[in-house]
Amino acid sequence: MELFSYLERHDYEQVVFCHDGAAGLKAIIAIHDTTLGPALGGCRMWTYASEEEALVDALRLARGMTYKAAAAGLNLGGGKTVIIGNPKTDKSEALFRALGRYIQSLGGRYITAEDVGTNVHDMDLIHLETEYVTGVSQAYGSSGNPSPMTALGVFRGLQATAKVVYGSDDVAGRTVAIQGLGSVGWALAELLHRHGAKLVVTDIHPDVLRRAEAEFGAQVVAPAEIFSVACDIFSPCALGAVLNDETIPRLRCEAIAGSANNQLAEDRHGDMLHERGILYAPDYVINAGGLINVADELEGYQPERARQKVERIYDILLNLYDLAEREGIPSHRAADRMAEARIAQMRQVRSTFIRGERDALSRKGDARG
Ligand SMILES: NC(=O)C1=CN([C@@H]2O[C@H](COP(=O)(O)OP(=O)(O)OC[C@H]3O[C@@H](n4cnc5c(N)ncnc54)[C@H](O)[C@@H]3O)[C@@H](O)[C@H]2O)C=CC1
Ligand SMILES: O=C(O)CCC(=O)C(=O)O
Repeated sequence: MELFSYLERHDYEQVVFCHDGAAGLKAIIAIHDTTLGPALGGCRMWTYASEEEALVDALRLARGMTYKAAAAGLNLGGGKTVIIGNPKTDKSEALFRALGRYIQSLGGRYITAEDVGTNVHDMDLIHLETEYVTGVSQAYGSSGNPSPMTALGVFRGLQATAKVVYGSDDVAGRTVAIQGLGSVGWALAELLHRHGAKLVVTDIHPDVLRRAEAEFGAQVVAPAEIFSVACDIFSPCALGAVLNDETIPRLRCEAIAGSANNQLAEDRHGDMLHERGILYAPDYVINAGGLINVADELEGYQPERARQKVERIYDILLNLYDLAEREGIPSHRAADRMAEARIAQMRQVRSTFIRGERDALSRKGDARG
């Protein structure tokens, strides 16, 4: 991979390779853009097939966070960490504390949180070395696990999507097919069930499927079948790149609204969905609930205020669909346009000089004295 060409193509600011032999740490912190504020994004731990795969994941996820924060109206930039390792066998106190020291060394340019493969306990270990971590234990006045808020945001976004497709945001009687009943997928299934939706579900773990059958009366299908299930709304809540050349022709839904990051394998797959008349809720807009929740910690966490901000995903998506309609463009392109416009405007606003600590004229006096 030509690293600098890649960084140039999408205008990345910084990539930090973190190595600590004694702690067994191999991690990459990618900072995409800090125009709006410090880069905030989770820390993923995964058994990557190669170092290049880990680097590309960090870079793609970091860029997604820039767009997620911008579209959600947050004053944050985009960044992400990936740790190369098996989250089941390779975790240790030393590993997370070593990472915490690297994060501290960035002086607040990057703030971390949970992601796939990490949890609140891991964040607590990072917290021993740095303040620049969110989603630590609630005992520290933190917001804890972000997944329920992510699920709430996806639920509200799904309702907004239903409103555009069916003229009503009532999900009662609608069939929603959920891929992945993990932290977010399960909480989303609970909300949908409570509001009267019919569920079709899949996962690679049979026990969670049995529970969904028992608790929600959900219809269970095999993982490979979820794409061709006849449903109103398909909700990808597992992996990235699930909307691709192979799966899109098989879809039998009218809309897509799920939590997974980087759902489109490539941008052109959003165009394919548009051509097929399937309304796509852009992933980084609908799944911003977790980010909005952890970001509230930066102002002193207030759960009710955070919840109200997460609820706004409903209106943000309605505005986005309206923009797409007016401009005659697919929703994923409207989302990019909305996020990029905000970053460009704020870059302009911030270019006005305001005296900072280091520009103080009084320093002249200090030098004389
Ligand atoms: N947890 C959060 O607050 C946020 C999560 N996301 C994204 O949402 C997605 C889900 O996140 P979590 O629920 O936290 O992760 P998780 O790891 O708790 O759940 C993922 C679920 O998907 C299942 N799964 C994996 N491969 C599958 C396959 N091929 N077919 C069917 N099911 C499969 C897993 O068994 C697991 O139950 C991820 O893409 C994550 O990046 C995005 C924003 C915030
Ligand atoms: O939800 C989190 O833990 C932080 C935000 C994030 O990394 C994400 O939205 O992917």
